[in-house]
Amino acid sequence: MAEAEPPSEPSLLEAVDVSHSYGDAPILHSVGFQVRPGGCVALTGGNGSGKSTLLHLAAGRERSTSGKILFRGSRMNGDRASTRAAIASVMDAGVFYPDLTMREHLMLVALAHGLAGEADATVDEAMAVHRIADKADLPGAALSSGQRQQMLLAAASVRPCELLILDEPEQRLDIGAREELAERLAHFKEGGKAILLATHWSRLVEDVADDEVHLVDGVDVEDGRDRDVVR
Ligand SMILES: Nc1ncnc2c1ncn2[C@@H]1O[C@H](COP(=O)(O)OP(=O)(O)OP(=O)(O)O)[C@@H](O)[C@H]1O
Repeated sequence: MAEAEPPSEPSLLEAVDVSHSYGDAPILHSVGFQVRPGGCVALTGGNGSGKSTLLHLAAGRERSTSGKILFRGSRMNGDRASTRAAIASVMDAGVFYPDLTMREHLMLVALAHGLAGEADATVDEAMAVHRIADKADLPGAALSSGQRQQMLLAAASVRPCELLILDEPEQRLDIGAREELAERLAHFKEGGKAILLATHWSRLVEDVADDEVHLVDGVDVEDGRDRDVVR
């Protein structure tokens, strides 16, 4: 008899048969995936295929029209403090305080998430790692779009989390910064943390993701049957 497979790690985040519509417009059709601790799922697909919609549902910002999102085995509730504490996200490029300097912005995030004595050192290290330390005292509004993206990625890194949700984290970054991002995300997983991301950059799928959900008009065509239907 074949040796029994060791039980796989339970999912941290799971989408089960998720469909979603905006008004009468169907966007997602019976999509499912599982993100395990230490794992990464990448959502890929063309513009308008439904990736950001699925990320918003997965983060508990909206409720799917049908199907369910489970977080630690329970129905996702993005308003619950323990859920918000466990999930860091970079999904909205315009979400920062334009009047705070970058250092103040990162300190605010770090302190709000319980870092006290270590906040200064953590923020300094995050700015160095993201190559924006020389802009520490500029307001967010005075940063280039790529520097602002680095600030948002740095903000997600200065707070504890179990799951990182990223919508096209490579956007507006130059090629060197993109490669460093791929390395950081691969390293992040090694600590047992999980990642759900949407991307248009194949390198993130190849080097970081363990599983890919490729959407075409809201259908996961990584499933061979669906791929044939779409073709
Ligand atoms: N709030 C909304 N109300 C109505 N329709 C929406 C809303 N948000 C997204 N959509 C529609 O849902 C579809 C999927 O959009 P979504 O942003 O999820 O795509 P995407 O795969 O992330 O695209 P991109 O690669 O361009 O970022 C699009 O047709 C879009 O117009």
